[in-house]
Amino acid sequence: MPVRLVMAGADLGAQGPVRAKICGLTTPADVEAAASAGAAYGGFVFFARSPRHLSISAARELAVLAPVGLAKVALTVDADDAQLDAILSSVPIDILQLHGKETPDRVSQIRARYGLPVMKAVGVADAADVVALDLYSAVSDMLLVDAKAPKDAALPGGNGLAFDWRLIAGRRWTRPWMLAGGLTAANVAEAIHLTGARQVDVSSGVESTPGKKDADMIAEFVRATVAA
Ligand SMILES: O=C(O)c1ccccc1N[C@@H]1O[C@H](COP(=O)(O)O)[C@@H](O)[C@H]1O
Repeated sequence: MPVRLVMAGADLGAQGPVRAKICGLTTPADVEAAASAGAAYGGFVFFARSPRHLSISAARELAVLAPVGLAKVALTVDADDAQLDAILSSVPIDILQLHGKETPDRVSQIRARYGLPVMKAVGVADAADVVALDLYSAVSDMLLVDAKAPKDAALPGGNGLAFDWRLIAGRRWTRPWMLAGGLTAANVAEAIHLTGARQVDVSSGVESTPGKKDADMIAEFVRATVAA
């Protein structure tokens, strides 16, 4: 399905229910759970240190199962062209999620090279980090506003940690954006109301153990998101 990111800038402002992304799908049952719950996006992680990491062949097998309506997002961390070429030549991906220290120039290069919508993740821990969001909104199709990973964290994201949502309360950017970081069915409504997010992303919060998605938790998360 073509992803309507350009229109989404307007669409996501006010219309329709808040959209959910379920990140770190690793099995056919996860894809089915995300789709049947009504998630708008499913994320595939290409980062070897993650418990959700997928080989290219495994990702391809999952991606072809995704129905129309579940946009397929490839999450990479400081990937070089060779890694991106390998992923995108085999896996039918709709959106690239850049979750490393990619500079604005690198984001622009990736957008130009692959012609896919790019969502740049920016970690937020304090007000200074919010400035980076303005910088990246000039070069990305979408922003992902995530908690900044602690320095000693094994992963740059997917740690189940939230940030102080008041830091972005009332903030708007020129691009569609998604809220992430420590979201669960129990806190997503509060996060949406406080930040005004129209899209939310979850990984750890719908898992029974790290890397293992739980279909009931996915359904509960999407229900809480839509009802917010
Ligand atoms: O999920 C991962 O394993 C991961 C690995 C490396 C970078 C980012 C990762 N996940 C992203 O992190 C945020 C927040 O996740 P959580 O809900 O707090 O666990 C989300 O955007 C994931 O896409």
